[in-house]
Amino acid sequence: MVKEKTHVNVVVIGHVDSGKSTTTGHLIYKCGGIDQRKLEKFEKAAAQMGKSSFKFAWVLDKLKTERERGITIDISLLKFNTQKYTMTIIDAPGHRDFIKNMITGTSQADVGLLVVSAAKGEYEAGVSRSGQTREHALLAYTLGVKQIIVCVNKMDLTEPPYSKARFDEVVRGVGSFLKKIGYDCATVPFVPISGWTGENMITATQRMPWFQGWKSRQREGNASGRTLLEVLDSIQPPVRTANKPLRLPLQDVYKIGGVGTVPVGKIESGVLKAGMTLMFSPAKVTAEVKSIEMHHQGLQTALPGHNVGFNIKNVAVRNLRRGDVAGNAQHDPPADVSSFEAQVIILNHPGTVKAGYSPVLDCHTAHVTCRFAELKEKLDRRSGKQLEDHPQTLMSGDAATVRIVPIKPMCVESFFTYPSLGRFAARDLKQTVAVGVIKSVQKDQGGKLSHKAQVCK
Ligand SMILES: Nc1nc2c(ncn2[C@@H]2O[C@H](COP(=O)(O)OP(=O)(O)OP(=O)(O)O)[C@@H](O)[C@H]2O)c(=O)[nH]1
Repeated sequence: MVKEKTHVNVVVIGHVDSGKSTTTGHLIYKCGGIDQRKLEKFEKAAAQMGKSSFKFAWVLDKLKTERERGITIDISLLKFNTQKYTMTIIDAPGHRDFIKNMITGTSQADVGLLVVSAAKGEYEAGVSRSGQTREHALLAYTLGVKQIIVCVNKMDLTEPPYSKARFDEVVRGVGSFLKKIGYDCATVPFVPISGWTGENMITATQRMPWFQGWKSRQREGNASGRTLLEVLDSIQPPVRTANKPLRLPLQDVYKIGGVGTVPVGKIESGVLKAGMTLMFSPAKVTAEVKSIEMHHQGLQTALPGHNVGFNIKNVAVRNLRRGDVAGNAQHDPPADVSSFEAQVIILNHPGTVKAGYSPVLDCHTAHVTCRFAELKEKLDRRSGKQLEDHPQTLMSGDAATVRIVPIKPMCVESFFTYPSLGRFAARDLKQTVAVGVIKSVQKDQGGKLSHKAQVCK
């Protein structure tokens, strides 16, 4: 049997139009798991619509729609292979509500691919105050994306084309703000590419002989290479959390004829095994796992990163819902929280935020209105030092420690114990008003119902 490659989740970030879809589409197109027939069909359709100049981005969009239409959660189409890894694009590039997606995305990203356009004017716009390059990089860092690779894209559009001076300028500029954010720049590789013409994507180009690979400033063991594919192949393998207790936020719960109740979701930590007794929170239901499936194949054991459906005994569909978290009933089972303390950054609020403010929090797959019960301290965004004790108000740009109370039962965890259950976006007025990281949780000790009491209700 061929050994399965290590899975790596990649989040693609960068300013609008920097070439995220084109670059990702190119990788999937050249190294993806899509069969040739399908590709030819897409290509033909793109040409017929007069969109062949958008080929790569278009292929990606097409795949995304297919995925969105799919009934099962099958993200296999957004995959490509390097020699060592199977890479999954976890955030659909070009998605408008990127920030929310990044926080509530079905996976924790292992690697961030920061796409920066080197084209005249575009680089300047991307790194300007209103540009998204900095904001995305800051969020990636805050949310624990430890490895970042910078694609200096559109090298075919620099003046003159493929200009070393322009590449150096971008490396200096982006390098300096990545450093301010907290990344160790000696370990961040920069690759000059054209996602469109393919320079340095899969094979090394003759057009930039001055680039012999990203080696000079990096330490041993860090990503290196001449092409984007080589650099991706040389990243540090992600540390998986299989030895941690199980956390599996439910994406959906289905009733399948002849089978029964089938919750589906992605394992964020720990392992799921057939025969295991699960505790669901906040549903307060326990149930035994009868069988597990992934991509229509039966499994005895499923690991972190796996998207699974599993059949459970004696629980009705109406007792479980999206946002519930499954864990091992015998090993640190999940529990709902009465309150939690979080470090938040207000991104986007037209006025001021006061104690009592109640936006909707998107945390893992849950979606619950929560009250900012106490504004404990205002912080310096960069250093985390206290600026003010118990501030009266917060406004856009402020960072603060806040005690938050969910208005109905909710299961979250501290970011340090279970990262993907410990970060959230706060939504109000149809936009993301704040993002946050949970520092500590107050577990609800209140009366647990037994499974039987619950299902017989
Ligand atoms: N010449 C040239 N054009 C490129 C390159 N990469 C992308 N483009 C073009 O730039 C435009 C934007 O590319 P996209 O891939 O859609 O950019 P994006 O970052 O995904 O855009 P959003 O999803 O809207 O944020 C398209 O017209 C692409 O054809 C490149 O390397 N060279």
